Amino acid sequence: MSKIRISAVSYTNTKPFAFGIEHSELRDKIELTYDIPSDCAQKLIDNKCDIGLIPVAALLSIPNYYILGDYCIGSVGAVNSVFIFSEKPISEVKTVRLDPQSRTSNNLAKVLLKNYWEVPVEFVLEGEADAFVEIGDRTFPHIDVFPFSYDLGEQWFQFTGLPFAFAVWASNKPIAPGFVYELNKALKFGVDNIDIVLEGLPKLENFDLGDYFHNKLDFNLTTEKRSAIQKYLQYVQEL
Ligand SMILES: C=C(O[C@@H]1C=C(C(=O)O)C=C[C@H]1O)C(=O)O
Repeated sequence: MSKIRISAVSYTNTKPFAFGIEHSELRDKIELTYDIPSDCAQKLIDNKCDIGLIPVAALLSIPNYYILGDYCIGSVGAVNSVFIFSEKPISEVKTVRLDPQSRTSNNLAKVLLKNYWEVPVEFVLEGEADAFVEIGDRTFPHIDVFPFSYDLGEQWFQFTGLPFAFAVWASNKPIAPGFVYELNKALKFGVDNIDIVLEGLPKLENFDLGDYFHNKLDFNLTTEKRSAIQKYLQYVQEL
């Protein structure tokens, strides 16, 4: 039987899932790669993998997508690794540089600027800008460095009163229920053992990984987060 190809996010936020999968019997049944989120999305869109931990914004580019299992990369309020960093208060920003590694947060920034802050800005992909979107581990050294920083999980919560899911496990084709069950069990094992995962990670100087995993990231794909995804995708389609 050919192996199921899985693309997972290469950031620290995915370590509990990686731990769960690597300690499960799935290991021999899958071909697992770790990619930046924009590549996870593109691989699933191009059918270069069967399952991806993909940015929710990419669901709009997959004609028949299936969201798998009960876990996601999400937050209830501040997530502490998805920001707009800025030299000016958001009301004075004229240009915003997007993060090439992101799909969800770039669009979330656009949704919030249009509908919450109501600030018309120009988005650029490279070069100078008043502010920029940044996601993942690269944000860790930048927190508290810029005069203004906006945590997009927190801003979405203030805007909608809802939690958020940045990335979900999804497939571009039906996957056997037995496999999905095993995958979900592996993810649960990882999430249930976050303290062991933490012990295996290097200590960071100016970033509290314990706080990040216990108080910021929220891995449960709850009904509220599923509603948030639908609401967010609606806003993205109206951009
Ligand atoms: C919370 C995060 O969520 C991420 C944000 C994503 C995006 O903006 O497209 C995609 C995957 C997640 O890794 C993060 O990267 O810090």
